[in-house]
Amino acid sequence: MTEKIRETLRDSKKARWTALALASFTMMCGYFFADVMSPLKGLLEGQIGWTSSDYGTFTSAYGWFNVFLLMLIFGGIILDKVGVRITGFGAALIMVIGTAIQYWAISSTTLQGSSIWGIKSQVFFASIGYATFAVGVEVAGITVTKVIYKWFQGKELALAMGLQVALARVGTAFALAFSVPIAKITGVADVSRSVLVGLIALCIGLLAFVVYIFIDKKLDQSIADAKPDNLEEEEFKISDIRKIVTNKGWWFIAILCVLFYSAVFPFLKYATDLMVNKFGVEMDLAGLIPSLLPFGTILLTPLFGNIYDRMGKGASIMIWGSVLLIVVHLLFAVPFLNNWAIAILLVIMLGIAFSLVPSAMWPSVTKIVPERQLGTAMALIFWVQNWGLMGVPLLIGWVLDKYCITGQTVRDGLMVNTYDYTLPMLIFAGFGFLAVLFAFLLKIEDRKKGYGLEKPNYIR
Ligand SMILES: NCCCC[C@H](N)C(=O)NCC(=O)O
Repeated sequence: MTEKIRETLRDSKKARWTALALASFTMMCGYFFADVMSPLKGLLEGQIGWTSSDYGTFTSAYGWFNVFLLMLIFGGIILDKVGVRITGFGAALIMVIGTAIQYWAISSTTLQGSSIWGIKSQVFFASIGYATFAVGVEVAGITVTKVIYKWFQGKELALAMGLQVALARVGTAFALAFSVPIAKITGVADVSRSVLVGLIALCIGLLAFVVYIFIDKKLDQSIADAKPDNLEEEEFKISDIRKIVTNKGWWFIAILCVLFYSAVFPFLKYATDLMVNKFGVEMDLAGLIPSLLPFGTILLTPLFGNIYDRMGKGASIMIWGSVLLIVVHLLFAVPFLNNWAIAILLVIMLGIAFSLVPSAMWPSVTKIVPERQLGTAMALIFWVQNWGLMGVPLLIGWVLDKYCITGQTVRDGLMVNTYDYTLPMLIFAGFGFLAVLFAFLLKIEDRKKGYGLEKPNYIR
């Protein structure tokens, strides 16, 4: 009888799916917290006297340390140097610390009435907490990519990445759906309660990662045991950064990433206002239509990932996703298409686009750079992307104020501007056009360099 040789722990289905579940759970808690404040803007104004600018300052803090202090890039280098266990634990711990600072700032009454550098003290410390959390969640994001590659290379790589992204979107969807009910659960609104729930979730997420660390150790042991002559793997060197940034394929993915995500996440920040101004949806209901987006992606991202694993066509999937993005934003721009049912249809189509591109993009990075550079390559992509996530909402806000005001109206007893969203939607469509261009360039580069983006990931 021939005995089946189990090469490493990654050949055990149970082990690799358990590893995925643990790491993805940590990320899900992170994504929950990232958006826990998004639906609370009104309550923050009513309960603790934040203005729209205070809220804007707080939201923009997501990029402060990652972009300007290059923390994301350092995180990627640390990941490639010391591995997923220490980096993942550190990232999860940083998320908890940042969240704790934010909770303290929002729940404390001692900060009220003072200011630091012209920013209300409470807003300032809540922003510092959020900026710290953002370092943790972004570094955790790149760590999880490396974790998945470690366990799923040559197997269900894109399906696993798709499931991780889907669970992350569940976190976002939970935040959008339950943040307000949690804040109001006792009948007396308290925004700090939702933040506290996020903090508790992240502590459990940290524990989940600690459990993951034990399985990861076992995997490494099994890899070492399976190696016949204990060959040392090539280590990451700082000079590898040069190799990454001189790799055309990497640039095409990074640019495609910033363009595509700039037309989705910043769009979502204005989508509720678009529903009110263009589609005439009631203020109280307007948030419901954009909140459908993450729900659609939960099923579709793993589905498209599975298709990529089995049939390949990664670069083509990114092209189709970007084409769909243009179609959606152009249809949003057409002035006479202003029925709310059309808005729902377009958000669903956007959900399909937002499933197609991520399901193919993240697994494709693993085909363009070697494993030892993966953390740094991902960190640099996220860094480029964070510029777009920070800058595009500012650009759209400026365009709206400068070119799109059509008049004024009274809503909820307040006099507010009305806007024509045609120009912002054309700008978003423009990002889509450029994204298609870079997706094509990526496909051409793949043909030249033979990265295998159009080939299946699954090796039978
Ligand atoms: N609100 C969370 C933003 C996460 C951005 C992150 N850099 C990212 O791109 N993750 C992959 C994804 O598809 O969410």
